[in-house]
Amino acid sequence: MTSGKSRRRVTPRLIVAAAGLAYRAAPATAVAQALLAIVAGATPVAVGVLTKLVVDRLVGPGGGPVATLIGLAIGLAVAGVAVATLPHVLRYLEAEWRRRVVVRAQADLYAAIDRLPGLGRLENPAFRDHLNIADEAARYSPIAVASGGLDLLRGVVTVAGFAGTLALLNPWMVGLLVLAAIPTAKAELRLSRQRAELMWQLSPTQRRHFFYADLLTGLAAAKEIRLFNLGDLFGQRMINELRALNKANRRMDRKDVLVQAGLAVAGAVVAGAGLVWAILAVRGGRLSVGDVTIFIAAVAGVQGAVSTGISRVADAHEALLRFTHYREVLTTPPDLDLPTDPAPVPPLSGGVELRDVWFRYSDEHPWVLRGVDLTIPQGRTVALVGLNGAGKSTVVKLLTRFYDPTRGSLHWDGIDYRQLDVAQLRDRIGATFQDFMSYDLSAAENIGLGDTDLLDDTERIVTAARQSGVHDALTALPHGYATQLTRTFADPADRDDVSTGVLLSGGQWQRLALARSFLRAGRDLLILDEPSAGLDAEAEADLHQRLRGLREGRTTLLISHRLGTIRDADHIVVLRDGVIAEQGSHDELLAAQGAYARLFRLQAAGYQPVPS
Ligand SMILES: Nc1ncnc2c1ncn2[C@@H]1O[C@H](COP(=O)(O)OP(=O)(O)OP(=O)(O)O)[C@@H](O)[C@H]1O
Repeated sequence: MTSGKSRRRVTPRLIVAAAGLAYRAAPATAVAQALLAIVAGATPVAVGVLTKLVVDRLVGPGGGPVATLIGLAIGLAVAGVAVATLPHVLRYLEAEWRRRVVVRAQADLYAAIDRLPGLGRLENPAFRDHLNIADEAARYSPIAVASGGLDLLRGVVTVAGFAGTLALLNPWMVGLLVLAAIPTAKAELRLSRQRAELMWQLSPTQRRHFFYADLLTGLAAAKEIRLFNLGDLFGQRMINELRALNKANRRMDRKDVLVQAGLAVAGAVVAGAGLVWAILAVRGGRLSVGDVTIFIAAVAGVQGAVSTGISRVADAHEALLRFTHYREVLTTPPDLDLPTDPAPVPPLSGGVELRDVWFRYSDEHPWVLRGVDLTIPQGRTVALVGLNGAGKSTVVKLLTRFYDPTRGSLHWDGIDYRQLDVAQLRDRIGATFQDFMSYDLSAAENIGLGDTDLLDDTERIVTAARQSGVHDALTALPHGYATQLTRTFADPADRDDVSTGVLLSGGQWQRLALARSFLRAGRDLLILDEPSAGLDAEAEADLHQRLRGLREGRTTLLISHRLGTIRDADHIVVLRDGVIAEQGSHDELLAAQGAYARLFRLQAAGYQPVPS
């Protein structure tokens, strides 16, 4: 991962990547834009030349034939129509082009994120900053680069058209205009680099600002914010972040305005000097009145084209610097060491093993697992217990290969996880995570997402819901399984119809998440991390009764703090501070009088009648 401090550079490759993306998204529009840019660049030159010819004929001796004058006037009118209409046509085409580019750029960006096999990158704050800027860059950069390039083309046509005329009238003026453009270009490019760097530096502030804004408007924190009266505190913090952003942007804007004003004054001085020379030249008989009109048009045209061109190039430069973040995401290597020729994952016949597994989330983090040896034999249920932070969910994340162990290895029927096809491996696993998702979708979809092939298979979805005990609750909903479990997407017309979206209770959501993994019934390994944490005592007993039936003959890893629910597991493993403290059957562990026995008795005592 490129560090935030490394200097970002615009390379020809980067320009080709951005412009290529814009071209591929809409080739016909790109070609039409290029042709129109040439016409738009030539039009001011045509107007200047035609005006000179008309003026020279009007003030010159005789004036020439009227038909020629009328012809010139018609030519001027046509050029005027082009000047008036071209910007609108170009704006429409650019908007259409932008829409297509955004679709393509976002599709590529989100596909790249989806290709990341692990969780490591997504948890990395620097990568998250890249992502935020990349998302914006996907929307603006390719089109800014492409349209900047076209504006440059248009400017070059205008400058080339006028430069010849100007060179005939006053070659020094051409040199002066070119010289004046050099500091402008340098200053604009420096500003664009500073703006892009500022954006990168401010991304953590921006993220905190979004975080507080989301907290204040979202539903997740609404209860605590109201009860603990956190609105003021979070609101103040959000405003402080916004003020910090504003302060930095204001400083940048001031620098910008000073530089721009300085450049405008320099431009005006050059144009003024040219005008004085032209007037004196007419007085001295070296120029005609028509020459002065085209001189003025040429100076204004060249200055306008150069300054627009430079500022669009500077915009494109800034957009390209942002586009480096987009490229960074698109070209980021996988966060897992994937084999070039992965082995197919066979149906589990032996078991899954962790061999001397050491793990920490990064070099800066402490060890979470320290030499864990654990086997989940095929067809058996292994329960994993331990205090908070012992590393249980981390074992789950290794088994599903969201991370690779820092040392040691995991094996599927003896094959090292690192040699396996990761998608196939996950396809053989069903899991309910401790922090399962509640999707703002219909009840049926919330279950069907467990296996998208079955998204429309009502029978299988209902079976899974019955197995997790949520079927009755779902059929009682206003639209049964089709009921939306959110009100977020209600159409404006349906906003007042409560049946269009229903919110479930925590325990019902938990059963729904379980149904999602039960839909993966045929999978080889079932992982249940705290499957009954949100359930009441009756529901918990009912669920574990169901789970017993479902686990029969299936390879299962079950994690639970309620030891009563795992006592009938084939094997119980107690994890403490990242090492296996003890293991065995429930009876063996009770007899061993160790940590498990102490925890079990502690929990059992809570259910004893209080002595009177
Ligand atoms: N993404 C992460 N980045 C850094 N540290 C993490 C991350 N996830 C977990 N940890 C740390 O790893 C340790 C083990 O966490 P883990 O979630 O595996 O524990 P657990 O046994 O499942 O706990 P609980 O019973 O509370 O669910 C904790 O100290 C936790 O802070």
